[in-house]
Amino acid sequence: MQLPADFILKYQQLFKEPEASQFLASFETEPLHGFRINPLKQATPVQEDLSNPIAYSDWGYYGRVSGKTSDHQSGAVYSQEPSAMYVGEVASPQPGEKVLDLCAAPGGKTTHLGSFLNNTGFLLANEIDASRSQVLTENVERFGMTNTIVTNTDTPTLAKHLPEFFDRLLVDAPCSGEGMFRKDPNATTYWSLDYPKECAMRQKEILTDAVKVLRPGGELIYSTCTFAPEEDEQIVAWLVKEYGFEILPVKKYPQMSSGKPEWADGNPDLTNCVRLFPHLFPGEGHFIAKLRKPGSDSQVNQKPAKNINPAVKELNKEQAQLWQQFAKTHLNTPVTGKLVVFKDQLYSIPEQTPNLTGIKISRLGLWLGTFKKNRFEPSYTWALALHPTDWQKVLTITADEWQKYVAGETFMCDASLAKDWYLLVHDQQPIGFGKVVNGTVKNFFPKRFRFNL
Ligand SMILES: C[S@@+](CC[C@H](N)C(=O)[O-])C[C@H]1O[C@@H](n2cnc3c(N)ncnc32)[C@H](O)[C@@H]1O
Repeated sequence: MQLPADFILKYQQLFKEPEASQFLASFETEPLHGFRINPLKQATPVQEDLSNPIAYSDWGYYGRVSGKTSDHQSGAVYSQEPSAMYVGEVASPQPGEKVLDLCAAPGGKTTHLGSFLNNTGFLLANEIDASRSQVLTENVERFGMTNTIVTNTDTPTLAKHLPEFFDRLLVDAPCSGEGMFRKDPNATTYWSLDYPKECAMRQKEILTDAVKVLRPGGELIYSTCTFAPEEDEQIVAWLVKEYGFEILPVKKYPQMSSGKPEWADGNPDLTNCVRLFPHLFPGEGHFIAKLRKPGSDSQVNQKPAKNINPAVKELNKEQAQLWQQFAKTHLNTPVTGKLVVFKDQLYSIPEQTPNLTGIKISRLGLWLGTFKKNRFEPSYTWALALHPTDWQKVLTITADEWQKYVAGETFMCDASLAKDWYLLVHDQQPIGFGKVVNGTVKNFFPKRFRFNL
């Protein structure tokens, strides 16, 4: 790979030999791939090679997953590079917490945080870029997350509306991406000697507002996929000086390195941070810091909102009746969360959802379905959040039928099956709903996701 000359010079000066040469030589080696399995699903994925587990994650494996398997389509697996996987592990939110993933698309860390929360508490996944927030929404839905709202807004807006609301905040910051060079050599063309400094200014701008949403005593996890000290130790040193944050120790597994005080202001606590360097660690590279906001742990006065937004309503009488009838005749397990309606769409939102007026919402919790004239139609996204035992009528389908399903085709079934909505299950994972009518399964797999094998 053609590394920029200034990049080579910079790291030759930062590292001593022979480490500088080892670090630079690592850019000539192949990138590493990994994936996590999804603990929110009832069954273990069957199409992946689970023989290479990653030591620091209960759900992580080395290897590559295809986007065209039913394990992937059902959300049973999520592709994530091994060093990025350590961010979620460091964050490890506790069940019931209120968590903000501020820079969340495409959702690698959001889905990991969701694995820890196990659909408890409240997770807000935010992304400033509208089209990326759409991808984030799709990944959150595929993963079957019922406790997560996706927003598409800037940090000052969040700070204004949700001061001191969150117990835990992840800022996986936009950065100069030096840890992406192996995966995407084109990324080197954006790099210049000044680029890390420009990124650091943006990171400070984001953090200045981000710290306001964290309650006193709450934890901030700050991470980047770059090696630049300006964006890593120097940002952490700035957080300590400017806001009095305490740098908490992060466990280092073999091949992980400590943060480097000498690359910032010499604060010895910077060794509490973790660095994953590609010449030492099997992964692309990351920097991760865990910090505590000053102040007591006592709960701040933040009650769940009665109304989260003027456009989001309670069910009217007719909708409540339709829903109760549908639930009685289709569900084995009641839906958790608070039921709300936006236009004719029914959602379940986390009980702890605050008032989100003024914040642009991309995904208002779990979309359960649509009220049509005199009936309720379940949504594709709901199916992905269900376990097979939650639904009364389940239809297990073959690999051939799954191929037809993802291609958007109808397929045949036992003609004696009653006309109704069936939860379609393949390899023990729900993959969507089908409507059985006279021995045919009508296809409701969304057009935008369809593919051929
Ligand atoms: C490093 S990526 C995040 C990767 C993501 N956490 C994951 O694991 O899949 C940084 C993201 O931050 C977004 N971003 C940039 N500025 C932002 C801001 N002010 N607020 C929120 N997101 C921002 C970028 O569009 C980008 O999607």
